[in-house]
Amino acid sequence: MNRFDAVGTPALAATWVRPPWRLADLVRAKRGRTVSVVLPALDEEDTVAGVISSMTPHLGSLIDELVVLDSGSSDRTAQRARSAGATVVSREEALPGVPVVRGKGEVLWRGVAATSGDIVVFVDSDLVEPGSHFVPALVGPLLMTEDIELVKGFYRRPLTIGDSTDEDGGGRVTQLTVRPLLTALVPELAGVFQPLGGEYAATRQLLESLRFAPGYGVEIGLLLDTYHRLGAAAIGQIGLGTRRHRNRPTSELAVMSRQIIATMFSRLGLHDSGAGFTTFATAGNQLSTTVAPLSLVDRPPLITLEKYASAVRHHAMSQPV
Ligand SMILES: O=c1ccn([C@@H]2O[C@H](COP(=O)(O)OP(=O)(O)O)[C@@H](O)[C@H]2O)c(=O)[nH]1
Ligand SMILES: O=C(O)[C@@H](COP(=O)(O)O)O[C@H]1O[C@H](CO)[C@@H](O)[C@H](O)[C@H]1O
Repeated sequence: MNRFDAVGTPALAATWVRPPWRLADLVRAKRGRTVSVVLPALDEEDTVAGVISSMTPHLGSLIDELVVLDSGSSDRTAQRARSAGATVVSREEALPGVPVVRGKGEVLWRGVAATSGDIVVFVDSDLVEPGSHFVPALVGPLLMTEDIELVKGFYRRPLTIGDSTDEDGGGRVTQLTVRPLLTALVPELAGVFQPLGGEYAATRQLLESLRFAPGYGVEIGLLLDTYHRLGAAAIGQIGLGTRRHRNRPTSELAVMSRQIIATMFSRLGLHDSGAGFTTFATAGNQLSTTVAPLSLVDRPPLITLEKYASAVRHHAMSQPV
C-alpha cells in the first residue's frame, strides 16, 4: 500500500497514487465475485459511447455487466449507448412501480437495483476520453484487500471554458466548498482528494445498506454515511491520472453546491435553513431572481425495499450451489 506522504493533512491511509496490480491479477482475484458498471446518463449522447468503449475491452473478463441507467434523456443517449455495447435501463424499468424523482442520486440508487454484481462501479457518462484503466483501478482495492468497502478515484481535473483550458482548474465545488468544509467538520476525511468525484466503486453489500441522497448530494452522502458506518479505514482512493468532463457554468455549480451542503449538514446533524438557492440576474435596470428547489428526501437503503430484497433472494436461490 503506497502511502501518499503529503505535507500537512495526511491522505487517507488507503491511498494508491498508481494501481500496483496487473489486470490478470485482478481477474484472478475475482474468485467468483462479479463486477457491474453503472453509467448514470442524462442527455449524454455526445460522450456516452466513448465512455462505454473505454470499458468494453474488459467486458466478459473483469466486467460482468455494463449498464447505462438512463435518467430520462431526450436525446440519442440510449441509442448510442446500445450501439456501443451497453445495456440501457430506464429509471422506471430499474424499479417498476416506484415513482421516479429527478436527480443523480435517484439514478445511482436505481443503478444498484438494476444490476447484480458483488462490486458496483459508478462512472459519469460525460467524461471525455476516459482511460480504459479507470475500472480496473477502482475495483483493485476491493478485489485485492480485505478491509476496503468504498474506493474513490482521484485525478487532475482540467477546466475548459470556451477555448481556454486550465489544466488544474476543475473540481470547483470540490476545491472551494467540499474539501474546506470536510477539513473543518470531518478532518478524518480531509485527505480524500475527490470526495465528489463520479468515479468510484463499492461493494453491493455496502451500497444496498445505505440511503441515497437526492440529486448531486449523492456522492457526499455516500462518503459520509460510509465513514460513519465503517470508519475511514474502509475508504480507499486511487489515482486515475487526468479526468476531463463537461464543465458546467459556475451558476449551475452554485445550485449543485447548495444541494451538497444540505446533504453534508443532514449527515452531520447541523441545522440547515432548507432554503433553496437564489440566482440573481440583471438586465438593464431589471433584476430577476430564480430559486432552485432543494430536496432533503433520501432514498431508503435498497435492502429495506421488499421489491428489491425479494429479487435478491430470488437471484441468490437461482445461483448454483
Ligand atoms: O439528474 C441527473 C444528473 C446527472 N446525471 C449524470 O450524472 C453524471 C454527472 O452529472 P454532471 O455532469 O451534471 O455533474 P458534473 O460532473 O458536471 O458535476 C453525468 O453522467 C450525468 O449525465 C444523471 O444521470 N441524472
Ligand atoms: O467536483 C466538482 O466540483 C464538480 C464540478 O467539477 P468541474 O468544476 O466542472 O470540473 O463535479 C463533481 O460533482 C458532481 C456532484 O457531486 C459529481 O456528480 C461529479 O461527478 C463530479 O465531477
